[in-house]
Amino acid sequence: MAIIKSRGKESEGKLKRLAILTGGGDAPGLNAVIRAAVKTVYHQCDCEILGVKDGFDGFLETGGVNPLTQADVRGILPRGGTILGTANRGNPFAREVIHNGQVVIEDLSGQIIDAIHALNLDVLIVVGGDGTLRIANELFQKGVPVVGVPKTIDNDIYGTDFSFGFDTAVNIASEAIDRLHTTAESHHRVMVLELMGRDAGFIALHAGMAGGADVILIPEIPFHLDAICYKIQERVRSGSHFSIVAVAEGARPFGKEQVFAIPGSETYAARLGGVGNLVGKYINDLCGIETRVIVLGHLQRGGSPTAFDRQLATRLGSAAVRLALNNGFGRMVALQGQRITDISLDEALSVPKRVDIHGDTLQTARALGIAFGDETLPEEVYTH
Ligand SMILES: Nc1ncnc2c1ncn2[C@@H]1O[C@H](COP(=O)(O)OP(=O)(O)O)[C@@H](O)[C@H]1O
Ligand SMILES: O=P(O)(O)OC[C@H]1O[C@](O)(COP(=O)(O)O)[C@@H](O)[C@@H]1O
Ligand SMILES: [Mg+2]
Repeated sequence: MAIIKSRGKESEGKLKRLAILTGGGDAPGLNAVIRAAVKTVYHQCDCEILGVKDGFDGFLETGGVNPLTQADVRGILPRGGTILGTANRGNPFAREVIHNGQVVIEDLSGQIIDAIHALNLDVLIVVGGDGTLRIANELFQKGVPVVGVPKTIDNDIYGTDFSFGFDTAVNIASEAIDRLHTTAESHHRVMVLELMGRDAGFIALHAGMAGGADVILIPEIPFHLDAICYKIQERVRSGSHFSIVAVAEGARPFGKEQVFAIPGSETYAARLGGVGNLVGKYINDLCGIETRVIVLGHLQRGGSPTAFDRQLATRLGSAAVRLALNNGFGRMVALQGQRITDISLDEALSVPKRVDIHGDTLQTARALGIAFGDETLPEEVYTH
């Protein structure tokens, strides 16, 4: 379905009441989406838009859904985070609640749907990552008119070339690599930088290349510790007594599991973390080169979005309203090439987006000599 071009207030008399929520981890650009949606509503249709607090939770609490005016969105374009609040714990279809002192799992989706009806919402715009959009799609299957906007610093949503937040995260991470070069070179050390991304290696790959990392480890390519050590020692032999390793939190040694900081439960997804330490310890102890490990963490999601993310978020937020005015329910706005288009949520969620290990970006990195830990080594160096 193509998004209609705006031709004035053509939707008058159709949609009356829209609502918007932000879900999942915060990403730079969320406020730009909210601002663009609110401005588009006020300029393109004779209707109102409400803001839902803290993801879907706003529907479950008194005062959790409130009108959004143009004054509410003034000045928020460069601000990180989301003025609406967000949540990435607690799927409303399987929520931990306490009953008589006991933790039980309940499906609260009925309460959310009732709240949506009570509010007379004609459409709910859901700005979120794969998890939040999956919840949105389940609500759509139950009759809620939903429009999705892809959000994630991880860039792991299929059907859109980029999600906003990714560019900002890559910029922050590549600047971190620039700064780590200082200590690496001065102290002749290896600096290992652990980056976010869940099961996708986009942040590590793009920031690693932009920052000139020597080794990049991503979930899509299980690594051998020997291969990392070989690359670092090869650099030493050629006169470079320092190395930078960019490792995605979801990367894992060949034949082994990912490393988790906190295990998952029935209702909470496990939290990745620790692979940087695993790699760093090996390089320090067994490769024999002094190593430090840095976990960049939530710095990657914090602060002001880049101009690219502001622009992308603005286009997506506005397009979501125009898609709603065109009754494009159950669909997600997306960037494909230079165009904003839309695809069904079913299609967007049908397959996770991952780094194409045969693609041009990977080929370029390999052509530059960047190691991914899967390189074939001379027979005599295999130890682990
Ligand atoms: N595969 C899934 N199916 C249903 N719900 C999910 C799924 N993955 C995550 N969720 C829920 O969606 C919410 C947000 O997911 P998360 O991945 O943290 O954020 P995002 O929306 O940014 O992807 C969480 O409450 C989580 O319980
Ligand atoms: O903020 P939390 O709960 O620690 O979550 C961390 C996760 O959120 C992210 O920053 C973003 O993931 P989502 O897009 O799924 O929200 C991941 O890169 C990271 O693994
Ligand atoms: Mg997710």
